[in-house]
Amino acid sequence: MERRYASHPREVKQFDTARLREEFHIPKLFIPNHLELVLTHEDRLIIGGAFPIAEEIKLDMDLKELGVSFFLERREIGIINVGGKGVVVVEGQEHELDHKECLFVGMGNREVIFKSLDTESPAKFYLNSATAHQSYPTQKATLAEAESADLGSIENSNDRTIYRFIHQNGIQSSQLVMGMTLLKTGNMWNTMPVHVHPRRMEAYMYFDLPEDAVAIHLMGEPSETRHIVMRNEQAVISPSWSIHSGVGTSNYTFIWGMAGDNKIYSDMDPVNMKELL
Ligand SMILES: O=C[C@H](O)[C@@H](O)CC(=O)C(=O)O
Ligand SMILES: [Zn+2]
Repeated sequence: MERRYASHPREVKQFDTARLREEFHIPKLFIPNHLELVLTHEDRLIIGGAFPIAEEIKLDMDLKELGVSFFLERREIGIINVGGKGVVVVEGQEHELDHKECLFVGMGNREVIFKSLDTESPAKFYLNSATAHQSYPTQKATLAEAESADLGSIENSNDRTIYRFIHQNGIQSSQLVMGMTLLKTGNMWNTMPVHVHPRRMEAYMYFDLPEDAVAIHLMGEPSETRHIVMRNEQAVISPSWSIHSGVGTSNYTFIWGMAGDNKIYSDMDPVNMKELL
């Protein structure tokens, strides 16, 4: 497990490209037959990827780092499959997860195992785990089952559909909020006009990007913005004080996950466009 510390906006102003990437950018989530985990001290979210091909992968780590006897003893997890068909086995019970489907697993489950159904088209499980104080039922949702909203327009190059899987009015959790945004062909911008939500941090994972395409992710205080160049299947941490928006050289999909004081998706403070610097 890799550790990332929380940051102060006044300090982050001084960062050069390398330091910004060291602190906020997660370059590789999917390593064959491996569980990659990054714990950020921004609301203690764990961001990860499980990429089982020939072998199955158990949700596990050096538990001394969490001070518990099993991963979900004091945590919950949201899982979204961005690869081929897979299975998540929770306490012996199989949950099949197709491409772009989500599974929530609550606190208290001792065993979680990730498997692919076809080694030719392996599953890729993207994970967000937050600390929890109460156990909520394991629940799956497809895109069709998620609450969705069409936002933006082709004129603003941001015609997209937002699918909310885990939130106040969806799958129940202690604090995890998670969903996915699909941009339509020819649309490049997400989350513009920008917002902040000092009550919650957020992590983005960009995918469905062609191999040589990039997304320019924007972060920082509204009056002190920076960019991080993102490639396919990379994640980026957004502290609660930071904007989080991006523009691609091609359209893409991204998963957003949040942890903090509330689970209300719409609890955002819009930034006045005149204040962006
Ligand atoms: O707090 C919510 C998140 O930033 C995203 O859901 C925004 C987003 O998907 C979009 O506007 O495209
Ligand atoms: Zn946000």
